[in-house]
Amino acid sequence: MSTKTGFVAVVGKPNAGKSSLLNWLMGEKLAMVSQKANATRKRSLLISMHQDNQIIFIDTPGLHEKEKLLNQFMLEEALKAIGDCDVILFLVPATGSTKSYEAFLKLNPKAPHLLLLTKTDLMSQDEILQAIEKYHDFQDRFISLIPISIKKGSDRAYLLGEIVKHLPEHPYLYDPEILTTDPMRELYREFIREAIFENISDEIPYCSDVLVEKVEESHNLEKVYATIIVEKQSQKGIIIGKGGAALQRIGKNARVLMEELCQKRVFLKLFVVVKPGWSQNKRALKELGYEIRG
Ligand SMILES: Nc1nc2c(ncn2[C@@H]2O[C@H](COP(=O)(O)OP(=O)(O)OP(=O)(O)O)[C@@H](O)[C@H]2O)c(=O)[nH]1
Repeated sequence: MSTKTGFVAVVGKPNAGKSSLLNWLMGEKLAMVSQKANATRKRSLLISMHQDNQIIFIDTPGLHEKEKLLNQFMLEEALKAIGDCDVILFLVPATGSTKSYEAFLKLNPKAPHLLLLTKTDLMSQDEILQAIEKYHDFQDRFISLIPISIKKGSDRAYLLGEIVKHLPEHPYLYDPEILTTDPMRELYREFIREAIFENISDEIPYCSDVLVEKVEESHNLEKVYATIIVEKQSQKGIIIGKGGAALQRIGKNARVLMEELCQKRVFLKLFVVVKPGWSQNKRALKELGYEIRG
């Protein structure tokens, strides 16, 4: 049997479960998971081997309304991924309505898609059947509909097999040993951002970002220096917290995730700076690695 290799875009509204699905498929904590919507901002490639085939996943920011410039960037990234791939996984919580799926169909995706109804552990068997029924009218649009639960554990090999069926015959595009094209620095940044989402409530996480300034490696220790950027002085105060307590919690949570990934002790130094209006400002966005066109 010849090798298949191809790109798979993972698409869905914020909070649909994209990062959780990717973590589960990859068996490593590589994509950022947060209960707060819109946590995934940039595309990253995750490489999974299934038998002799190579599946290259493209994680995308959730599809949603244009609000700030940053959100516009996220929407463009998601749309780009839909255009560039061989197969699309469209995720929608089984508990919700068909609205986001209908919006997705209106984009006229060229690549074939699997429709994944997520979070089925929150429902009874009857409710799952009713959820599937809601998509009956669209059955000529998707190649298959698969109910899935990361919490309960679905059949990983089955899902990977379904994806591979629709990939082109092609030799590997990446070294089969690597899991992601993201450098460690990018993953560390995601972990810090995840820790901010976990520890700080309200809107602040959305108005903040992280720049990993420096990583110093030695054989048993990794030193990471990073800056958290916020819009206002008051937000800086909240991120730091009383006596530095909030920043300490953020640092500790991020450090645990980093240590798990690099299998070394991590020393993490976090700074907080105020850059008014950064999320509206193209140059500041570029410095953070978000490329805005137009
Ligand atoms: N009960 C249940 N919750 C899930 C499942 N999969 C994901 N979740 C939860 O749903 C929330 C959102 O999951 P994410 O994986 O961050 O969603 P996302 O689509 O990547 O979100 P964005 O990054 O905002 O685009 C988290 O709280 C997850 O723990 C599942 O199978 N069952």
